[in-house]
Amino acid sequence: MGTVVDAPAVDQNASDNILGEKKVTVVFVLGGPGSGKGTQCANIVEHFGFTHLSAGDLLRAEIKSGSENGAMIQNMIKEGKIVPSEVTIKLLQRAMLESDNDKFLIDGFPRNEENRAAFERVTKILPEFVLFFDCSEEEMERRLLNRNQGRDDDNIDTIRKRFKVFVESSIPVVEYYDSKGRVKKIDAAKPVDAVFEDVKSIFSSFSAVEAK
Ligand SMILES: Nc1ncnc2c1ncn2[C@@H]1O[C@H](COP(=O)(O)OP(=O)(O)OP(=O)(O)O)[C@@H](O)[C@H]1O
Ligand SMILES: Nc1ccn([C@@H]2O[C@H](COP(=O)(O)O)[C@@H](O)[C@H]2O)c(=O)n1
Ligand SMILES: [Mg+2]
Repeated sequence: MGTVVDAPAVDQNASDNILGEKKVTVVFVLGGPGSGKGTQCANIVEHFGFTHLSAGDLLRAEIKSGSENGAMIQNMIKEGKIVPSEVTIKLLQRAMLESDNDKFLIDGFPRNEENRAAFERVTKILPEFVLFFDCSEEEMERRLLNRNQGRDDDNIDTIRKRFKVFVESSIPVVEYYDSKGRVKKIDAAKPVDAVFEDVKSIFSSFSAVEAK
């Protein structure tokens, strides 16, 4: 069950834990741009009753809401850069608090060391595990250029920037969790259904949602 952080670097008595007493199970879903995180999260929601929180989707919603941070976020996304942690963590915390669920897939977060350390410090939550979608850049590029969802960052210039940020900033986060034995790696180059078969076996300890 939702693992309140026990690492010494985290002050568990700090009063800034906005989640308060709410105990949650968190799975971080990481992988390169276009590796299929959102696609598989939708399957996990349907089969295992998690709530899907995509950091990118929350940031895009923040732009649309007319927030004072909107222009800054829009510019960062266009450049493939990572938005300051305090902005993204506030959005994630708000979404977790507003939800009745206690099981969350946090997709596309933490994207860098700053994201990771700030989330632990503020929420005191450690992920149950990290689901890591492993896919070649060639395949990810093909998928992004065919996605057709009107995203500002699905153009070849921004895609290349996002790949660079992924390699330089996000892979080290995966390596950090791997060194703690918390990474479950999936071959994400397979077709969607085959990827989900592998995902299902990782989630087998969670109860399946009953068919309606
Ligand atoms: N296993 C797969 N095989 C082929 N196409 C896939 C696969 N998984 C997802 N796709 C397609 O690739 C595109 C990107 O998938 P998705 O949006 O799930 O990726 P993502 O990891 O969430 O990307 P981003 O980080 O940019 O949000 C979508 O058009 C999706 O339909
Ligand atoms: N933790 C994060 C997550 C995302 N971003 C920004 O959003 C862009 C799109 O993210 P997707 O997961 O939907 O691909 C990403 O390239 C970043 O600009 C972020 O800053 N921090
Ligand atoms: Mg996505």
